[in-house]
Amino acid sequence: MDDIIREGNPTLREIAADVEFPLSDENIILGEKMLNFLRNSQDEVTAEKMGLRAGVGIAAPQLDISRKIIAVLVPNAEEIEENEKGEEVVIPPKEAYSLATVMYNPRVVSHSVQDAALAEGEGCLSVDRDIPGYVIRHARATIEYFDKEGNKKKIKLKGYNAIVVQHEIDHINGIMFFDRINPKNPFATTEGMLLLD
Ligand SMILES: OCN(O)CCCc1ccccc1
Ligand code: NI
Repeated sequence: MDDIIREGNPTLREIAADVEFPLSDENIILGEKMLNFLRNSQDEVTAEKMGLRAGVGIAAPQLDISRKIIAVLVPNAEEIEENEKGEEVVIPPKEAYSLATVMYNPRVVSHSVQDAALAEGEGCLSVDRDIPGYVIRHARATIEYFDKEGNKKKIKLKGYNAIVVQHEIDHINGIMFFDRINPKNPFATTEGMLLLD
């Protein structure tokens, strides 16, 4: 996975191009490489070796490729339980991921009036600085996209998955997470806004 471009690179501010179907081999392979990048970034041994920051999503413009392709890989948490000897036992999740897919030409087709933000704010692999503040997003969003076979999909997201997918769709529309932080009061909340831990 070639280098991720950083803020200041104009590609991050472009509206990326729709991909055509049937997908070219290049666009299929690119999607697979993006998902593999996320897998590698979430495996601490590999991430350490490759010097990767763990990512739950990535968008093609971050690779200086101005196309509407995103990949998302959101792991489910493992459970920690105590056994009869009072020892901690790690229970792996039934499903490893709550989202694991490549989306072509994704778009938000409808959303809640209610907003939501991660309580701890957001970061970005293309931003090498901490920018505190609530990134105001839709609490729930219906996403339409095409899979690599060209099938049209429609999914309803809420919680952390909704935040991640909106962050990635913003990238293919030239929007950075800090664009959605209130410049006057970064921790201002909107009416009824959800704060997600
Ligand atoms: O564009 C992906 N990338 O910069 C990695 C970080 C993804 C991400 C981080 C916080 C909240 C939502 C999504
Ligand atoms: Ni990002």
